[in-house]
Amino acid sequence: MSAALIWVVSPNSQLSSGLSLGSLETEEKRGCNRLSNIVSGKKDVVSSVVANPSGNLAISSEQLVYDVVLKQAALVKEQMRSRLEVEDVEVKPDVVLPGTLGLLNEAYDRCGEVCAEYAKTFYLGTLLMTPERRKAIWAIYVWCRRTDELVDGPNASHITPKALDRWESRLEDLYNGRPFDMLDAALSDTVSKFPVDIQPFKDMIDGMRMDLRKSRYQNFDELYLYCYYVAGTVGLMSVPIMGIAPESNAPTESVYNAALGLGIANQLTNILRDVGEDARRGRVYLPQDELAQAGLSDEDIFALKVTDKWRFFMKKQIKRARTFFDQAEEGVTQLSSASRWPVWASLLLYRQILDEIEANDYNNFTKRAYVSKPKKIVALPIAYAKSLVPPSSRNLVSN
Ligand SMILES: CC(C)=CCC/C(C)=C/CC/C(C)=C/CC/C(C)=C/[C@@H]1[C@@H](COP(=O)(O)OP(=O)(O)O)[C@]1(C)CC/C=C(\C)CC/C=C(\C)CCC=C(C)C
Ligand SMILES: [Mn+2]
Repeated sequence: MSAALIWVVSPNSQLSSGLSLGSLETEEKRGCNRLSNIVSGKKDVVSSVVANPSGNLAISSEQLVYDVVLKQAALVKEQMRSRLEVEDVEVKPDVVLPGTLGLLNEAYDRCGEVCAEYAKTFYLGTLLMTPERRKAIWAIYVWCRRTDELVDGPNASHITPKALDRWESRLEDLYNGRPFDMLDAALSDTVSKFPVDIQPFKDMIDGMRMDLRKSRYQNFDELYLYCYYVAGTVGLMSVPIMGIAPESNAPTESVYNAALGLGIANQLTNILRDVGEDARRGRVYLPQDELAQAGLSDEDIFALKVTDKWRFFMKKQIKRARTFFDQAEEGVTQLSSASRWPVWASLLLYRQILDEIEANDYNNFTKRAYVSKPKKIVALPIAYAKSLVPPSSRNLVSN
């Protein structure tokens, strides 16, 4: 990872605006796991109750996460309705303090620059979106990138759970209209304009907490939860910005579910692409029980050798990642027309990484699968053509 975002974690480092970030270590507050809060309120789940190894009944991660999907969909419907009612009565102009609009524009421009630097193709796609949506997506992108940098960036070895607690307090502050720096100010403005709930943001921080304390996943259920935290959340944050097409008949929750699917698919793909890189950091994200069923262990992964057992195992993992891309596909069509292209582009390009792993004969130990520039160039008009397809009248499956 480049050092360009060192300021994210470096205490007292200066931003280009001249604002100090301050120390991430200063405030003590233990984060609680919001998903486990949901479990305590859950009474009617039958099909997703699974027995854990000690024989206790537990609710599957998929069910827990689906509850978040339902909550997000209900919230956005509710907020849209109340906004419409308010707009019927009066149209309030934004209250802008003298001089702040310029600063805010500068903050959004900086978000755009970060986005262009780290995710060029995606940045180009956002240029097709309406200016308000584009700026909002940049602000979310930057917050996600900074959050990931905390645990994966150059200062990651200094990051403690306390630092993540401090980052979470900053998130709460910006949601309450008290941003800490200019990039937070952009997100603060975004969440005041779009019905974006704080939960997916908090859950992403929980994912980073999980990454700090855990380096093995016993089964797919555990991995699914991790993937939701660090990537499914991005889908849930993005839908209220991308907007659902006015002509879509799909239930809101089905669109959220598709967005969640795209996040999960992307993260599973990330994991499959980075097996060798992660192993060198002592991390194995692949489900331990599935490795064992295939006659494989951590030692086989650390040996970095492609064997027939490995190929067989990888085929199954790739197949599963593709099912999540399939789940996402129908949802993209339901998004507002100008938002469809960047999402299609990201879906097609990310999914191709799986093809590249196959083309590398499953050597994801020492060869990094990537989509070549010519292949990217071919994918973009295909994504554009797909984005022209309007929502069909056929309803999406919710779960
Ligand atoms: C209905 C429907 C399908 C709607 C679309 C919803 C949508 C836009 C979903 C986007 C899904 C998406 C792009 C998820 C990101 C997944 C991802 C790559 C997560 C990465 C996590 C950590 O992984 P790891 O550390 O293992 O990997 P690296 O080695 O660090 O790569 C992340 C890095 C978390 C941080 C995520 C971001 C920086 C991406 C944020 C992206 C957006 C806010 C924009 C999303 C919009 C589009 C159009 C793609
Ligand atoms: Mn990362």
